[in-house]
Amino acid sequence: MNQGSIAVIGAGKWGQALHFALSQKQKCLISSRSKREIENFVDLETAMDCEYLVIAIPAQEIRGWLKENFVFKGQKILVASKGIEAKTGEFLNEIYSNFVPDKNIGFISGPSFAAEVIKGLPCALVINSKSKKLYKSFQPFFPNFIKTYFSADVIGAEIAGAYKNVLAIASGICEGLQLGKNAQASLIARGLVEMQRFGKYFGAKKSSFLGLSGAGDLFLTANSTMSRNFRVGLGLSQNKKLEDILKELGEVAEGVKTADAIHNLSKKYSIYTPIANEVKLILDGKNPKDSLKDLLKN
Ligand SMILES: NC(=O)C1=CN([C@@H]2O[C@H](COP(=O)(O)OP(=O)(O)OC[C@H]3O[C@@H](n4cnc5c(N)ncnc54)[C@H](OP(=O)(O)O)[C@@H]3O)[C@@H](O)[C@H]2O)C=CC1
Ligand SMILES: O=C(CO)COP(=O)(O)O
Repeated sequence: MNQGSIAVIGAGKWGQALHFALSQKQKCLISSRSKREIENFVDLETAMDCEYLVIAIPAQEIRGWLKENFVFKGQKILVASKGIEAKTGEFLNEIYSNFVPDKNIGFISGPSFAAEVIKGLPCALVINSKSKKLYKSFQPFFPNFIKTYFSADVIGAEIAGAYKNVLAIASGICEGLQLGKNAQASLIARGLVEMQRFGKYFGAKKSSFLGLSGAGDLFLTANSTMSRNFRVGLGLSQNKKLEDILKELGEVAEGVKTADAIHNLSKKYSIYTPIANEVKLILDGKNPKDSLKDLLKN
């Protein structure tokens, strides 16, 4: 293993932004499924040999990618994805635990549009890990424009990061239907309560939902057309077909599959998640105006 070296795996929007950020203080390699003309782009084998890895591939692809490509050699890993596997309802930390010990892995959360990070604009992120030592070993790689915090609440950060994508879809629908700022603020506030309730069931800490990972990322994504998930919501409000919306987007909108995962988990464990459930129904074809009526019922 190449001691002290770092690589990003996945050269999508977020992978490229993280590569830019992590290249400010030292050389950072990058690798992806499709070859790109990016400085320090390497093949997967070379990247995998680095001591530090940041993995930025969509949540639904992670299990297959790990099975096919990953060899654990003691690397320290940061997961940059935000989502829940729809097929199984498993959280990303559960999937990774089959391949990497807890002390070697952390999860990035917090409000961070790739488009702003790649311009070097300031932001604050949380590195969530069972190991503070892991956080401390990654912290020096981050550039001066990114403030990092540590949290041991891995499940809280994961649920917050995944759930806010579903709520961003709901908020996009609200915006598209021109329901007004009162409605949007109510939706976002009740969404925050809902994701906290869901998280509590799985042992997440309340404080994670009130900080950067929860409220911070939710307020960002549920209020901006820069969010892919928000734009999915806008498209749904115009009665566009989901297939066409995703084609036009051309990038991942994790909230689509995560809505499925939350719907199934909340049904299985009897957790009250009305907003996520309506998003799932709208994605399946329900008229958003009927969802609104159902959400407003006393
Ligand atoms: N964009 C953002 O602002 C942020 C995104 N995130 C999260 O980061 C994750 C990635 O998002 P983002 O980079 O924006 O998404 P993009 O759609 O821009 O890129 C996804 C990348 O994943 C790679 N990929 C897709 N499927 C596979 C697969 N089966 N095996 C290997 N690689 C695959 C693709 O690589 P290739 O092109 O080489 O085929 C693609 O470039 C998501 O979970 C997202 O929620 C988190 C914070 C911010
Ligand atoms: O997670 C993000 C910002 O923190 C990006 O959100 P979108 O995937 O909705 O663009």
